[in-house]
Amino acid sequence: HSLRNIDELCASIVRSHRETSQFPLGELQALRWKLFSREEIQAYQSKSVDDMWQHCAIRLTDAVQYVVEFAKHIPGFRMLSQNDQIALLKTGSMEVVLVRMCRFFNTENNTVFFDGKFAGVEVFKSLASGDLITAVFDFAHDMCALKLTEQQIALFSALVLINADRPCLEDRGRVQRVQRSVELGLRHILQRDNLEGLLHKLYQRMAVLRSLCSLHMEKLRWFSQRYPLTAHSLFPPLYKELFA
Ligand SMILES: CCS(=O)(=O)c1ccc(CC(=O)Nc2nc(-c3ccccc3)c(C(=O)c3ccccc3CC(C)C)s2)cc1
Repeated sequence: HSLRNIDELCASIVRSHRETSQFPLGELQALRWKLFSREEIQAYQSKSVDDMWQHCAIRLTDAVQYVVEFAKHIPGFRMLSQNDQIALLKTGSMEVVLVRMCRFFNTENNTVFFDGKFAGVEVFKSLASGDLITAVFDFAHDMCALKLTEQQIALFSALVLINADRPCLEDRGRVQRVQRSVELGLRHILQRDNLEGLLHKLYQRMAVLRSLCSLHMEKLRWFSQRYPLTAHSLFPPLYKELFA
């Protein structure tokens, strides 16, 4: 890997991240004090469990669709087999949405950008998944504390996705080669920014991401048992494909 290749790799991953974030950072910052009114919060809280889950599943699927686009532009991802691409997205796409949350989380009032405004945990009460939501908010808070730049979010997101330890990969060796190039890219920009210490913290966060996603899957299983009709016929196909 000559330096030129690494620079080109980083540039293409950062460009892809920028092109596949539904909102530019500036736009989200400008909206950070746009909060839901008491009436709007009441309306969310009076939704039925299955209505709110369906509502969130649609929002999450939107966010995941952009992550799929992001993955397709990571150099080397498209050279992997279709099955390996799907396997990496099945386990990694939700994790990348969670990493990206540090872009749309306001640590000053503990709110997340959702449905066009910033929402506190109370908005999600009718999901009946308080432990998942609390864990998601805590993680977002923790990620914000790292004060990642867009470049660091881009490279870390690519590393979260291209993970050769994921289950059911056909050609682990090939995924490993792409993963190593992304690791080199992340190391390169952290060394350039004199932030080697951050690398260790990011690897620690990857373990938290895995536990958050298994909590999401556990909640989804609980929900699908209680509301099989909603889960099977009203959730977006991509959500079912990736998470069910
Ligand atoms: C990501 C690109 S962006 O341009 O920055 C962007 C683009 C668009 C948005 C708007 C947006 O989709 N916000 C969502 N917020 C939440 C959410 C909801 C509960 C708490 C915390 C965040 C969504 C979810 O459904 C979600 C996300 C992660 C974990 C869990 C869930 C709940 C589900 C699984 C029941 S979608 C935000 C930011």
